Amino acid sequence: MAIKYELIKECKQTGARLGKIHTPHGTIETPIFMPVGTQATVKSMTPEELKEIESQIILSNTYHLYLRPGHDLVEKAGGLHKFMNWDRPILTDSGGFQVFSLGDLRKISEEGVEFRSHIDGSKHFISPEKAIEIQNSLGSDIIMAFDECAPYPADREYVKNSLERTTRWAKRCKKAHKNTDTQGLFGIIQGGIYKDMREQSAKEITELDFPGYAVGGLSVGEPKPLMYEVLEYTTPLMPKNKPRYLMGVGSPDCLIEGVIRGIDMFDCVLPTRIARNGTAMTSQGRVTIKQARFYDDFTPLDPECDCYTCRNYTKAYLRHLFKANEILSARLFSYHNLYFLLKLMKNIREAIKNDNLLDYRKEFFEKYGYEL
Ligand SMILES: O=c1nc[nH]c2cc3[nH]c(NCCN4CCCCC4)nc3cc12
Repeated sequence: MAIKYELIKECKQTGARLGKIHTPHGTIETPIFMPVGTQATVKSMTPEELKEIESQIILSNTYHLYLRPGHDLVEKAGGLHKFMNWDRPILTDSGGFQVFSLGDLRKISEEGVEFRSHIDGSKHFISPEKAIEIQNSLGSDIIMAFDECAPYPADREYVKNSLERTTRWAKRCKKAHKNTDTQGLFGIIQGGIYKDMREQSAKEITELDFPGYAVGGLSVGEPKPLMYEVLEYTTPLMPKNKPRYLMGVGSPDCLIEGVIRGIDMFDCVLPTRIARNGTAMTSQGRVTIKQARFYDDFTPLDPECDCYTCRNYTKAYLRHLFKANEILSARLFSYHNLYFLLKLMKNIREAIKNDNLLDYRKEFFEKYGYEL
């Protein structure tokens, strides 16, 4: 079997779990944050640097790699691991979300989605079968079913029709998936913010018996408390002995709150995206380096961080790099932000081990400046 989840421990105080996901490219300790490498690179980071910060798995995107350089080229290179020189696990998103949020959407039909490329406006069509064929060519360890992520807000009728199509597409993905022994296909649960719809989608998708499941349709603009509420009644509907993946999340508070509500896997572009804007996640909250107050501040970005950036550079120097639009700025902020989130997940795993995750949340929120 391509993907095997091992439940190690259930937290006594919350829905949090400690687990391991065994894949053909190595074992992942959960809960885990997955750095996003949309176009076969985690922007500005080398694979060696990703290993240095103990990144266990990275995410890449079917939609982007299909459009450029083309999945057939990646297959010719020997697959995505070889092409990008990353020999640890890779998860690829199926493209549904990217088509809806990036491409110039033409139309959704039962057959699939017709869209225009965000790169050159050329016309394309992706069906569930095509999304699986592309991911089979890429050779990622975990591939995602082709789904429709309903927008927020969306009315009940829209959400119901959309989740039922997602179920029909999930069946087609399962049928089309070739490499079941080397690539694990995860199903995606939709249903918007409606409890009965989430129940219906969870039932229909888990009945298809995938090796893992994602909660889709969240982190699409809904208020965080509403996302937490949806998780509260959705994760208990997902099998205990399979990984649970919350797509597109997220910020430090959402990671902690998601783990407490039973989520094992997360991905988000946030750490590398805000890095390119000179913003850092630190133990004292966010630091936006372009502020004048850092002009002659010769202290590290984060006094409590022992990453390469924080051990070797000062805020004053990082502010200079950012203002001078130096490439090194994006690199040093990306390195720190990814290190910060991966360290947060390591601390969360430790807190689950010691049954004090709620104390850890309280302490982290107070220092970071979040309200509980
Ligand atoms: O329902 C989904 N199905 C497949 N892939 C997804 C990816 C997603 N990514 C997000 N949210 C990403 C939010 N992110 C926050 C930082 C700035 C860029 C956008 N929701 C998602 C839902 C889905």
